[in-house]
Amino acid sequence: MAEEQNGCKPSDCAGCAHADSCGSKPQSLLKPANPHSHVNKVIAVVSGKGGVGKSMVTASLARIMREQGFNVGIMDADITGPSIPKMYGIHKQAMGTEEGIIPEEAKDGTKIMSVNLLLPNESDPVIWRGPVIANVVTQFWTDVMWGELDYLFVDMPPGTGDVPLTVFQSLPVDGIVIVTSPQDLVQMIVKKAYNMACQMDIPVLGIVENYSYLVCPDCGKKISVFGESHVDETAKELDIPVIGKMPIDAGLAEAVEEERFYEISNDYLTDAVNKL
Ligand SMILES: Nc1ncnc2c1ncn2[C@@H]1O[C@H](COP(=O)(O)OP(=O)(O)OP(=O)(O)O)[C@@H](O)[C@H]1O
Repeated sequence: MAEEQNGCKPSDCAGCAHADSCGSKPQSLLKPANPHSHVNKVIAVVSGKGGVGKSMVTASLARIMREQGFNVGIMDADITGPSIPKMYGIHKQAMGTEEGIIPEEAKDGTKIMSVNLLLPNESDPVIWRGPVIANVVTQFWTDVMWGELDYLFVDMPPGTGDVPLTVFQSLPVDGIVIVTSPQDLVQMIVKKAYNMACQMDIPVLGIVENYSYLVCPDCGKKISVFGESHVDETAKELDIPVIGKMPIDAGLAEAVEEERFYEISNDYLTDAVNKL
């Protein structure tokens, strides 16, 4: 029984000279940031399932923060499917010093770190096992010199596997944003992401629904391309706020394709940003 480990109860820790090293006390797995990093808030953007627009939402939140004058960074923790550098037109390799790795800076001043900035060739696949991938993400925290940041957004890989677990245990995550889309299956998977965050004691700041609707360019009518949304019901059930709904917007997709995301203004998530 945990409370009887080593012959003492956790409540006995207070005032005990061995409290820091004693095995009966739950040990923190948090890793120290690089000494050249001073990050005020770490926000992880998660989705239960791939392709719902998690990177789009991560970069949009970062862009709005940037427009509001905050210093922001994006850690691309989606190691096997990194998309952040390309969105911002960054194709260089990151440089380093003895003190750490220097993140690349996008044209709008957003600091970015991604595995693509470390590979000799950005189209090289990352064929690494889970623990190795999770280690790289930890190094994005311990070895990257982020400098002074108001917000660091972490673009997580989809699902609830090794990397999200490592990020939640190793980084001081202040809260998560869950990205979803209107399909029923995705709503079910939202609950998995929510439950994981709860089990890790990380506050869920809210849900963003992507692909919520499409505005007809001719008549302005909103079309629910993926059927009626259930996000409000899911959010109510989980007692978390829906902080944004994003339509399918060809302008956003175009900015991604043309690698100039640093230019976009995404008004759909302005209210969401104010809740972070
Ligand atoms: N609201 C939107 N309007 C138009 N295009 C969008 C929108 N959201 C995402 N996209 C486009 O859909 C594609 C997938 O988006 P994105 O890469 O953000 O998904 P993801 O959930 O991060 O994917 P993965 O799980 O594979 O990492 C991208 O090409 C992106 O530009």
